[in-house]
Amino acid sequence: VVGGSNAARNAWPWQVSLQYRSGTNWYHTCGGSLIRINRVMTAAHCVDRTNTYRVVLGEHNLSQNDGTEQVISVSGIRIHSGWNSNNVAAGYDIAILHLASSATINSYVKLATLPANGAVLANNYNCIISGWGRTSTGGSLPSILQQAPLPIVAHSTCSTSSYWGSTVKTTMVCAGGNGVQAGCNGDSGGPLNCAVNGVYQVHGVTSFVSSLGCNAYLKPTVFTRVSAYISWINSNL
Ligand SMILES: CC(C)C[C@H](NC(=O)C(F)(F)F)C(=O)N[N@@+](C)(CC(=O)Nc1ccc(C(C)C)cc1)Cc1ccccc1
Repeated sequence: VVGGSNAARNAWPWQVSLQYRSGTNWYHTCGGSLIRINRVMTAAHCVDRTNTYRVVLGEHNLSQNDGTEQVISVSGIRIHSGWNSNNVAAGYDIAILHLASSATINSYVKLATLPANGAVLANNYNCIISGWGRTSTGGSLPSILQQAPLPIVAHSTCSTSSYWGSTVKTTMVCAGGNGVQAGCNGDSGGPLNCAVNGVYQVHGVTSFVSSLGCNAYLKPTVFTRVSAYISWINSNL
């Protein structure tokens, strides 16, 4: 997350760190959201390579033992059949991870609330991105979970030529683009958190940012619109 700040320990208790094994070490590669005690929603592009994955729930500082972590192996991966890594612009950047065991729900680990099927938030609606992605384009990964305010950019605006043009589909959500706050690599798969009637809902799965720079002006961070995939999610739980 570029232009963000340290999240409080229990601010986003559905946020997970998706990690892959390389040799004897595990590395943070993407975010994700706990949607059932044994299911995590993430981006398809996070898991379209064959790796050994695990999720860490209740994570806060990646570099130390917070005492709240729950580490669970990924036992199955359901990538949307429409996903094509050679056609990211088509969308479908969503996947569900089946966990080898169930998480224990507590003040640091809670289920995400998903939006109603088809729900679309208005232009400028205030949402917050969270993640352990880079804090500047090409920069380092933070240890502590970051968050940043990212206002929604309506599709009617986001699909104009000075923004993303036709790259952005109505099954996506745009947010940010002010040149300061943005998602960045490593935030992929994580949540766009939007408060609706006082309850945070995960409205987006972080999908892509501009190759010109994570916080490129008028290139909002683009998310998979969760409310467009409710039926798919329910049939892949
Ligand atoms: C793997 C790609 C498909 C998605 C990847 N997503 C992210 O990093 C995310 F934003 F989700 F955290 C991304 O944006 N990767 N980049 C590598 C940029 C990228 O590939 N973006 C992109 C944008 C649009 C498209 C399609 C829709 C035309 C494909 C890729 C990040 C980056 C940005 C600036 C400098 C260095 C790295």
